[in-house]
Amino acid sequence: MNNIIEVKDIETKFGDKVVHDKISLSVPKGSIYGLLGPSGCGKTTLLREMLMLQKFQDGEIEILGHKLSSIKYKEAVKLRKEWGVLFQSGALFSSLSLKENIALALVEYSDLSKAMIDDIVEFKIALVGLNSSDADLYPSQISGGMKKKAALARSLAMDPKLLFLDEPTSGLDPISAREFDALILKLRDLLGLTIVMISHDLQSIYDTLDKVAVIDNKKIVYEGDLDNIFVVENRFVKTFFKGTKSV
Ligand SMILES: Nc1ncnc2c1ncn2[C@@H]1O[C@H](COP(=O)(O)OP(=O)(O)OP(=O)(O)O)[C@@H](O)[C@H]1O
Repeated sequence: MNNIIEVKDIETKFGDKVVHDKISLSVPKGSIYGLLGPSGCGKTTLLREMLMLQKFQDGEIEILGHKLSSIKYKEAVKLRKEWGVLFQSGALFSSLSLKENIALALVEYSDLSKAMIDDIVEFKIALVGLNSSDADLYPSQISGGMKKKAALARSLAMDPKLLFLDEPTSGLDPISAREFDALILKLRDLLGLTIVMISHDLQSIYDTLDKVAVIDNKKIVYEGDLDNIFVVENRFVKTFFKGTKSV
C-alpha cells in the first residue's frame, strides 16, 4: 500500500455553506504531508473528518485500507489506536505530571504492567528530547516547547503508524519551533511514521513537508511537492509563498 490515506471527492457542508466541494488527495506512506490554505478554507474540518470526529456529506476517506463512510464501531475503535494526534491547543492534563499524561492511553487501553508502562514512558520521554528528570513535573512548570514535546510523547504512547498535527509550531518561539521541526523529521525517519500536518509556518513548511495540498475556495488548488508550487495560479499561493523560494 503506497498511500496511507486516500481522500476521494469529499463534500462537506455546514447547513447551506459548502466547505469542501469534491476534494481529493492522497498521502504517501512515510511522507510528511501538509494541509495548507487560507484561514477558514477547511483544513481543520478535513483533519477532523480523517479522525472520525466529524462526518462528511459525500465522497470517501480511506485510511490504512479502512473506508470511513461505512466503518463499523469495533473497526473504528481499532483504527483510532493506529494514530496519534497533536491538536493546536496540545492540551496536557494540568493535574497530571508529564509522566502520567504520557502514560494515560497505555493505562486506559492496554493491560501492560505498571513497570512496563513506566519503561515505555521513559523511552518516549527520551525520544522527544525531554530529560528523565522532567517526568515528574506538571504542565504549569514547563515551557511551551517542552509542553509540545510532552504532548508529542503522549501522542506516540501507543506506537502509532500515523501522526496528525494541527499547527504544531504555532505559539512557539523560533528556536523551539525549529527544534520541533527537527524532532518531527527525526521521528519520521526513526519510527517510519506518516505525518499529516496543518501549518501556516513557512519555515516549518519548507523544512519538513514532502508533499502539500492547498485548499482554497472549497477545492484543492494544488497537490504536489513544494518545488513546483511557484507556478500555481492562485492568489493565496502567490501571496503566501511570494519571494520565498530560497527560504
Ligand atoms: N461545526 C461547525 N459548524 C458550522 N460551521 C463550521 C463548523 N466547523 C467549521 N465551520 C466553518 O467551516 C469553515 C472551515 O473551517 P476550518 O476550521 O476547517 O478552517 P481552517 O482552514 O482550519 O481555518 P484556520 O486556518 O483559521 O484554522 C469555516 O468557515 C468555519 O466557520
